[in-house]
Amino acid sequence: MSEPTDASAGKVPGPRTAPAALPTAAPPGEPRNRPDDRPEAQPGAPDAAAAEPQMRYVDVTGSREAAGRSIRTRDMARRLPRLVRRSLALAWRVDRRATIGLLLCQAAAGVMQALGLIAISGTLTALLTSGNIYHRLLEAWPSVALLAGASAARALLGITVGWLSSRLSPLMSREAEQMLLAGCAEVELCAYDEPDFNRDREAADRGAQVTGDLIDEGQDLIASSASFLAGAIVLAGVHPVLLPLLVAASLPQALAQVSAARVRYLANLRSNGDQRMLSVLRWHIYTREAADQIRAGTMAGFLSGRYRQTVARINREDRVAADKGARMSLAGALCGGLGSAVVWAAVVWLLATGRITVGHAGTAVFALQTTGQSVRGLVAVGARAVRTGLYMDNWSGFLDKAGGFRMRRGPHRPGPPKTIEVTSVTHRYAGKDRDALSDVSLTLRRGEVTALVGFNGSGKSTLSKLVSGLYLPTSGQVLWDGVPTGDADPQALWQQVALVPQDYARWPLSVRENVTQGQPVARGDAAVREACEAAGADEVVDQLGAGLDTLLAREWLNGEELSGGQWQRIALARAFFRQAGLLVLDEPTANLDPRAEYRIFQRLRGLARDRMVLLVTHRITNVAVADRIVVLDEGRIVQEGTYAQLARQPGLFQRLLSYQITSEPDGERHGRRT
Ligand SMILES: Nc1ncnc2c1ncn2[C@@H]1O[C@H](COP(=O)(O)OP(=O)(O)OP(=O)(O)O)[C@@H](O)[C@H]1O
Repeated sequence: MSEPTDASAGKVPGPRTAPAALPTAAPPGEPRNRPDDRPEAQPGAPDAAAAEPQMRYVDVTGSREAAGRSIRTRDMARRLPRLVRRSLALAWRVDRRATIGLLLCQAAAGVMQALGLIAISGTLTALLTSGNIYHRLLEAWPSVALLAGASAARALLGITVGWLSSRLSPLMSREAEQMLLAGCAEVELCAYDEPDFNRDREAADRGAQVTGDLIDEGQDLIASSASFLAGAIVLAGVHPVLLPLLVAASLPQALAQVSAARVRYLANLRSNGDQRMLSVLRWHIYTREAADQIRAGTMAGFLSGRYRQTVARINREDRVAADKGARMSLAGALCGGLGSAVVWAAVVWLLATGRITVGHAGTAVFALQTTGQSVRGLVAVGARAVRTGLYMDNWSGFLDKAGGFRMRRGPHRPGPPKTIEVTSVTHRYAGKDRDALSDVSLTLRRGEVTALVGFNGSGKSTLSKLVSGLYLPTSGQVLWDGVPTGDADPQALWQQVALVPQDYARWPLSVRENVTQGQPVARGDAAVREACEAAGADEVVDQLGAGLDTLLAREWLNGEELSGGQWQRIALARAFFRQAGLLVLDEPTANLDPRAEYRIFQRLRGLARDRMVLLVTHRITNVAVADRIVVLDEGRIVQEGTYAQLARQPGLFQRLLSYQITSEPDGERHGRRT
């Protein structure tokens, strides 16, 4: 058996590459540019990057760090059985036969290891006892045969264990990842506004990645335990004092290893935000999404500089942890060395005082070596497994509570709504010190087009998300035919929502799947083509080589890329395809050419015949199509009426209108009131 080393303990997967917005500033309360955060000088790094205040994600509440700190060696030891149970359950879930096979083979390999050790000690005892060499060899023969048999069996079992674990390990990580993905789909949308949720999700993601490691660690644990047991049996047979002495001598080293593992885990926890920052930067630097802007804006140096700053911070944390861990290991090794000296002195004393024979002493020397090695192995792999367990704890803790944001709404399954009433709704986003919406009341009716207009940030999108049940209001109610959105089954409610958000998804899927969103209807492509025609996307599809089958992802083989406006037509087709009672269009024509825009607005009335339409737009001249226009300002409704009424009425609507048909009035800046 090779002794498990802790070399791989430092190997911790980083968070996956994920698209996310680049943070633009440190959150309030976060000390900016602390002296010790200054980046290390990097050859070639632009000075500007070094002089800039550093951005970083932070553990705003510090709760995870506090939780990590509170973990003591005893807790970690207590976690081990739970950890083994959990990983076995996961392995069972992904491949029962491989799990049973692995367990049987590992147990058999452990027994073979133990038999091998006992055979070695039997051989030594037989050879070192006094008497005729022929007799000694004859006596040693069965042990030698057992040793050979056990070694051969162990080698075969080792190959089988390796094969089964290489099958199970990736399956477990992927299953853990899929469970996490499923868990994330169950959370309230507002969870994504909470820094704690995002941080916990990333920690859980890391946990999912390491679940497969537990198979190897479990294997090492079983091997070390078997070798320890065998050594212990042999030692106990030589003299009862030796085993307790050896265990006592190994304790300091065990404690040091576990503490070092905890130090490394905590360091990683502290770097969590920075790791996240790296993945965001990587995504922006790697992908084609911002490739043009990085070049045209000559931002490569700046972004790489920021990357280096962040890496430097992580390196610093790692170095501190490595130094501290090494100091702990050194102290443990010194104490362990002293302990070993005591054990060896005990063997010499037992021999000198005639309490054991020379043959027994030889066996004891061998057993001490093996047992000491397996204790060190047990401690090292145990510490590693506990650390993996800490990450897995993050994963399973997140799954248990979906980060504390699992959707728990009511059972009511709404049909297409006739009316949606917004009654005295106030909404405030997590971490914000002001309301996005204040005391808003409004009624939407089937057959009507309602338009929301107002300055940037006035709360239009927020209101549309509350109406669609994506967010639940902080106070007040959104009633779908009299039932609050919080009491409705969210999946059933969203079946009745067709939404074109401002930032619509550009799914790397075929045109057909982009339109059906993976939910085809009985009418098949005829319905898809109809929706495309209504959105003006039919012209786009006609130009594509494979029509509806065309893959909309340029970077993939045979994929095609669309222009901004073409993508928006596909997004509109998506919404028109959906047989939903509420159609929400948030800036639906922002990228469209005037002809396409004109056609969409012309079609809106027809679309509203059997559903309600909520339109958010800055195209004030086009909102005449709406039956009712609601003007929002700083989260409040300030005007409501038809186009004709509002165009005559002095007020914000008139001003918004004037911006579009004339130049900016004196004393006002675009999008901002003075
Ligand atoms: N997810 C969020 N988390 C925190 N604050 C948010 C979030 N979304 C919006 N806000 C804030 O809520 C306010 C209203 O934003 P909203 O997006 O509803 O405005 P809007 O009228 O749709 O603006 P625009 O015309 O620019 O689209 C803004 O102050 C914005 O900063």
